[in-house]
Amino acid sequence: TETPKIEGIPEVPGLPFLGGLVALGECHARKAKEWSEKYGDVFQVRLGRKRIVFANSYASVKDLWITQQSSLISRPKFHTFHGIVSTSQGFTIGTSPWDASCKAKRRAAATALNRPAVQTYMPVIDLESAVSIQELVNDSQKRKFGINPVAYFQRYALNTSLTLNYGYRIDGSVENEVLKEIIDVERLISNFRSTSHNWQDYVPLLRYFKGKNEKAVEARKRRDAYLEVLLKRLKDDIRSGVDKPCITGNILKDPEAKLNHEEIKSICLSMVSAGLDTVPGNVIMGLGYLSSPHGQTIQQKAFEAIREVYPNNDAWDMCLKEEKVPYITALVKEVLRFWIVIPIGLPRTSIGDMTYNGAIIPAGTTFYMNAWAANYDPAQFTDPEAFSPERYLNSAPEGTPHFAYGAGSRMCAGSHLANRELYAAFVRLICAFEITEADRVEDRPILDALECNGIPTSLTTDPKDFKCKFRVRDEGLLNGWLEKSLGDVKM
Ligand code: HEM
Repeated sequence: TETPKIEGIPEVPGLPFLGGLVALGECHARKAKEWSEKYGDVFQVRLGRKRIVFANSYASVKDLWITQQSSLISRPKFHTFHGIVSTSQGFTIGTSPWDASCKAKRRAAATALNRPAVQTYMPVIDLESAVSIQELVNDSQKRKFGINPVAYFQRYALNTSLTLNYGYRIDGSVENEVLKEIIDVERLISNFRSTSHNWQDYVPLLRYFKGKNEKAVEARKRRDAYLEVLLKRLKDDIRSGVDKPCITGNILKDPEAKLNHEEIKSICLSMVSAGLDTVPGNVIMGLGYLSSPHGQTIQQKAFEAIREVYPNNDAWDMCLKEEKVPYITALVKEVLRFWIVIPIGLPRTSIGDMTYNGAIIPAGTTFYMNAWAANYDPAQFTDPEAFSPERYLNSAPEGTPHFAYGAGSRMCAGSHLANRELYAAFVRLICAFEITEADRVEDRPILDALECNGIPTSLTTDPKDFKCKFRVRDEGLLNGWLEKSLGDVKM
């Protein structure tokens, strides 16, 4: 292996050559959890030539990712993603090893995504949530068996990211071709980034078999096409003085920003891709849960909680200005915990020696966070299998509420934005609709964070298709809200 066995950390036995790759199977989070029951919360496993330390409980993740965060600050490189998919646009921030360039990129992203900056982006969230809700209203009349919510919220997340980053949104319905192309390609690439989908990442010999590489090269070409169009368009607009304010525009125009072209492309790529597989997964599966029988009780409580704070029907507007309905904040946290959309977080590499249970883990070790197992750890969460926003209300424990955004030094840079997108989406959806389950049993969602995933080996959850029904609560009120938010955007 690239790194020798670590003394004092239990090791999962593996096959010669492949190590634990075969046993890891399709559902990595579940298998790792099973291993942890036998070998302990933190174990090491050899995958091909790579040695991985896996953390599987809330306490061990907290210890390694938070308490020892200054050592756990880098990211490993993988053959398929770094060597093939990323050769043209550079690595995303989330896949860049820690160095001066990564630091500069992360700093730029953090500035563009901090709390005060995010507050100025709320008009975008206003428009995009209204567009999706209007289209749900229109389509509900045509689709009496219910609606598959996926496309509406992929567009919500993608258009929000595009407008923030380039000052540009994709007009038109969820059937739009450009929209579909970006979503399809980013999804394809997300699959190349999984923990063990690509055995050639772990077993170099397999790189001689070309099949998968060709797919990766094709994904790269398709991604280059739209990323270059988007950036060129912004640059042309800046040149002719007609650009709209946006994150990349600010960076391009800032003489102080010491970022080169590669770094700017990498930031753009991070912005476009990071929110695209994550925010929709949470909204969609959140809706799936709300449509279920127990979800009816939760919707009722949420609706009453909203009415209590905003008795004058102005929650639609106020959800953009402030976050004052604790039940919805709790609902968002529970959606993030329960529907963990990156079950095995983005991998990390240590830059200094670390310790666990007295063992010394040498610098340069790769770590995987089993965020799914940590989010369902009964030592931290009472009745973890239950979907319960109430757990985050009065007696919520201090500290990190869940590990959906990772933790520590390389935690998600977009968490404020994502939280605002989720909060606004749920307030508005619950104000607009009663969400109920599809009539046909086979159309209903699978209410399990791992089983709901159509591609179990993917980095991010790709929800299996399901339908639910949206019944408008009050047409007059909703039309008034929508008219104001949509402005002159035609639907
Ligand atoms: C619900 C939505 C989201 C979830 C669940 C999510 C989750 C994550 C996770 C698990 C990581 C890895 C953290 C770690 O290693 O500890 C991450 C990194 C990152 N996320 Fe998010 N994310 C979301 C939305 C966003 C959005 C909307 C943006 C920006 C527009 C964003 C930007 C980033 C960036 C730039 C990183 C890389 C940070 C680094 O490596 O230093 N994320 N995210």
